[in-house]
Amino acid sequence: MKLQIAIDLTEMGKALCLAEKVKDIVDIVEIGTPLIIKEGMHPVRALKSKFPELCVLADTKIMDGGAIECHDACEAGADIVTVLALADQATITEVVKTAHAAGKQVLADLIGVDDLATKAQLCLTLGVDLIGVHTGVDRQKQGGTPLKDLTLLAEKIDPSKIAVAGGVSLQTIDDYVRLKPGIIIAGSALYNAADIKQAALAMKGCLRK
Ligand SMILES: O=C([C@H](O)CO)[C@H](O)[C@H](O)COP(=O)(O)O
Repeated sequence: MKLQIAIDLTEMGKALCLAEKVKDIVDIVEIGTPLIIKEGMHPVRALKSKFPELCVLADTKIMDGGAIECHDACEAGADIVTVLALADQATITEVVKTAHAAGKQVLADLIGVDDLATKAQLCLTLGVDLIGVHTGVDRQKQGGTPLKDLTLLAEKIDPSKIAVAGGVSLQTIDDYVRLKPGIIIAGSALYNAADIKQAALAMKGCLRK
């Protein structure tokens, strides 16, 4: 089971500084959608060129123009690129083709999808490597969590292919660990922590229990 930090800060310098602090603790560093919208692929390129061994995920959430958007992320150094599972099958296929040609992986984010199992199966059939069970930040404000969705989906597809995100914290991480997803993603619980290193170490410890 891997730990991924989602860095959703919009200040590039601060985001890169946080990434440096946890790069030896977490398994994957995600450059979040808000930073990509603000700065494009610069933070991905900067992080990967400074730490070539680091696994970097670009949370591009591609919805259309699969080939060009995926190509830009791969060329900047992303190891994993995200596409929205709600996108057209043609788009998902373009993303998969482009990423795999560059030796990279694709995560399809199920945010906003109703029939999780059917869509996840379809994405896997299209060649997607990882499936993201995700309760977005706006749904979290209404009390949503991804726990129920993860419970349902982990019974239908190989849980090692699932990445779970949506407000995971040190208080709740054990509930997710029990369901054995391949990747647990934590954003705000880490980048807002008073001591991000300690928080990341504590979360990593929960994965090893
Ligand atoms: O993908 C995310 C969200 O859509 C904002 O771009 C977050 O990175 C993801 O939800 C993880 O962050 P937390 O929910 O704060 O743990």
